[in-house]
Amino acid sequence: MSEQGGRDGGRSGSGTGGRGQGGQGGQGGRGRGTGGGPGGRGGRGPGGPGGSGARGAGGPAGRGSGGRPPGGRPGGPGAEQRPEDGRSGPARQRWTTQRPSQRSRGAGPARDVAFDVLTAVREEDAYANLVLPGLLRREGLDARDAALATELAYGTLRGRGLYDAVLAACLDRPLERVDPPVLDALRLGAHQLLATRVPPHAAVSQTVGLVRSRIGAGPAGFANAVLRRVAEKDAAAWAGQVAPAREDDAVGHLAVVTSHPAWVVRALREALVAHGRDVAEVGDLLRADNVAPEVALAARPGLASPDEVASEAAGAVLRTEPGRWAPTAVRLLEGDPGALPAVRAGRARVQDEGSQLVALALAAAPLEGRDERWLDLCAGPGGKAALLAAAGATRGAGLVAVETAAHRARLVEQALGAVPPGAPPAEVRTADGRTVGDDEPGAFDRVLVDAPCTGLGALRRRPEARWRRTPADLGGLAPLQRDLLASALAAVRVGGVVAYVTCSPHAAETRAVVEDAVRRSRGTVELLDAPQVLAGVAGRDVGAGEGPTAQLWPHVHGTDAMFLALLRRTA
Ligand SMILES: C[S@@+](CC[C@H](N)C(=O)[O-])C[C@H]1O[C@@H](n2cnc3c(N)ncnc32)[C@H](O)[C@@H]1O
Repeated sequence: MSEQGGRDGGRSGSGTGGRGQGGQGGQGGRGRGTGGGPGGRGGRGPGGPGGSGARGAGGPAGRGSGGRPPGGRPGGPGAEQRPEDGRSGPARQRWTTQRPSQRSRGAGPARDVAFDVLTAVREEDAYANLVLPGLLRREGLDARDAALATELAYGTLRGRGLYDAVLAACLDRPLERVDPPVLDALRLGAHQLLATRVPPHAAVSQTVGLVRSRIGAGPAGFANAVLRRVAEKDAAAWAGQVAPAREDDAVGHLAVVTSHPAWVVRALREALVAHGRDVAEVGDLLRADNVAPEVALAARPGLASPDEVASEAAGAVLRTEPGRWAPTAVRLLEGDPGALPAVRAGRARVQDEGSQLVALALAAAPLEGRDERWLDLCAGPGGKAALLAAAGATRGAGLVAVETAAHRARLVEQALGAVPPGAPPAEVRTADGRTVGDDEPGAFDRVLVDAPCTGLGALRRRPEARWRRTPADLGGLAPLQRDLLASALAAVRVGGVVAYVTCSPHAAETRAVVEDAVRRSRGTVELLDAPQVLAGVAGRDVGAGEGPTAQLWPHVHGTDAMFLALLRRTA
């Protein structure tokens, strides 16, 4: 699997090590359905007879009747009026065994696929970026519908915080009392209304059609009434109404307006401060999480040059730009990277430029003496290992890649499949990286620890991640991170270099771990100037901090918020 996982895909490396693989198997959940008969409760909302379940939705909800307040967009959902409380009840058919392509086209295939993604994320803890590509392939969506499905699914997941606040203001009951599939559909509708250029009448009618075909006629009436309320204002007006005032509650305000849990807002503020940046940047940082990342390709040294990748792309009528930071990078401005022969052959890979940069920094860190054995201690799914193996091969160094999760170790093997001619073979081990230092002390010249972390610096790739993580994760991974770094420092030879990398900028996972390791080394480990090494790789100052550690930022560099410390073993 590629590190970016596709057009808007995710770095899949953080934390639990591949929880989403299970979701992949489910492929969005069709056929898993509860089955059951028709019906459901069909009860009215507390609004009484004729009540819609939407707060204040007193007017006619009939086809095409909706209006907007002055200055608003015209309403006019094409859906029937039918009071309903939005709960589907246990016996309601939630799933059809038909593929979207076989179903009625009430909502269009893109909305159907987006709805399936939301369901898989909610019901199976799936990762959207792993579920979506399989669904798109299986349903055979054309490029336009695939792009729409991607935007709808990811945008809905990212924007959930704001959309839930808006929906809560439109409902006469708590969100928890809305049946989860209906709530998913309402979020999908809210996203279209508040964050896309889908015309409001189409956003409402298509979403209502989706609810009718996938959940039932009663909930469709409920969705119609609620979404017509949502359509009365634009996103800015809603945010002004439902978010706490910035002066009263700065964190709460940002949490709603930028759709992040409040603890993530706090954690990212702390991270900015810890890395010497202005806390006022936090709004830009949070907003950057809501923008789909650019697709960057890494041309693997000895296998492809960035120019070759760019000219292949031009041949496929895909627009590219040179990378901003990494000498291996090509930015793909449009199109499917899988269309490129170099990507299909493993000579180039989709990989965030920040990830490329930190891996190349390990390869470029100054080293005296032997430079033949490189180690990647946390290699799955293999993005950095692929770059390191190729870079090492051009200099006669071989890579050992260690990964504890078997399925991720297999991904590493695939990632390392293509090798430069005459290169020493890379070795993939399914093992616990914490034991390597004891088993092979001083055996390696360069070691990468791309540690499991909260992924708070890669939230734009994992649309659902911000809602899954908890504050406890920040400290919960600390013992593993410290053990892995200690193992790396034991596995590297005296004079060798360890790169400690995370895709989280939080000090608890970055500087605290590194400072602890240096302190515990009793003078046998020194920190190299990581920003200086990055500047050497990029050919210019990267602006990654004052050193000795380096921190990249989505809102500054357009990369994931990669942290890098370079530690040299001195004795
Ligand atoms: C941040 S990801 C690595 C991403 C990878 N370097 C890449 O660029 O594709 C962390 C990886 O560490 C793995 N991991 C977790 N605990 C480990 C351990 N004790 N030993 C080795 N790998 C471990 C996880 O399964 C996960 O694949």
